[in-house]
Amino acid sequence: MMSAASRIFCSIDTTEIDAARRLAAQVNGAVGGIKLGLEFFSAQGPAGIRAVVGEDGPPLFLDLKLHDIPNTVGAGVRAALPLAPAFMTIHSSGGPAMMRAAAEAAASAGAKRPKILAVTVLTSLDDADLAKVGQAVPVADQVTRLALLAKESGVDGVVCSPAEVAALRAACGPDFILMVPGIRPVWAAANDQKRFTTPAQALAAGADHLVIGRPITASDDPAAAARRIAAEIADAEIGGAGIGGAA
Ligand SMILES: O=C(O)c1cc(=O)[nH]c(=O)n1[C@@H]1O[C@H](COP(=O)(O)O)[C@@H](O)[C@H]1O
Repeated sequence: MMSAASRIFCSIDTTEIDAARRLAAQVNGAVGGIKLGLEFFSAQGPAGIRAVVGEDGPPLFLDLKLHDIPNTVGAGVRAALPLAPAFMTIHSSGGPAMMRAAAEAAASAGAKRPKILAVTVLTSLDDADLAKVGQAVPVADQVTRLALLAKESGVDGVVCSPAEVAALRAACGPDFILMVPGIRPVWAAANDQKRFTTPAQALAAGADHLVIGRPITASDDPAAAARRIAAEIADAEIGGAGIGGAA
């Protein structure tokens, strides 16, 4: 069974190398890995990622949310392979051929390949937002539809909100990775997240990994915040919340 801390990917959203390195060092050991995404990559590129993760750094979740024609997305994944990410994101709404191209590009790295995760419906969106972009279905139905399509298209898992975790675990089986942002301990502000739960609730529903940013990074003491979250998860496990999930 994975430790509570190892379930957490700390999302480091900043443009600054020094701030990113400082945060990565502060949370080292208190989380299972770090996520660097659009904000940091746009400012600092691959060299910045290397500067933060280093040779023996924590597992990297490279969150670029690729979405383009299949050839371009496959090439984008291949170009990122030298960074040796453990996870990478694409958008499931790019369709089956695009997802397959990403999975095939990742597979070309062999045993050290990144796991490809398809983003379903962003956790900042609700039913009203979906309706505005012409998707007049409840968020939960759209997430299940996209997750099943992602599974059929050969990717390793999805990014979804905690609200959909239980349904996706049932629909997609025990080995399909559920990476879950939209996580808020009871003591943290919601910010722009609309579909969120506590860390323990997300894990009890069947999440594999939790993506947690501002509750840790905006804290005066990020290491203490990460440890507090891990302790709350461990307490819930001891309390019999039935925390499970895939590997
Ligand atoms: O792909 C993601 O990681 C992601 C998908 C999603 O639906 N919602 C979401 O919040 N995220 C990311 O998860 C992180 C959440 O950060 P906090 O809201 O600060 O905890 C951010 O880096 C988002 O980019």
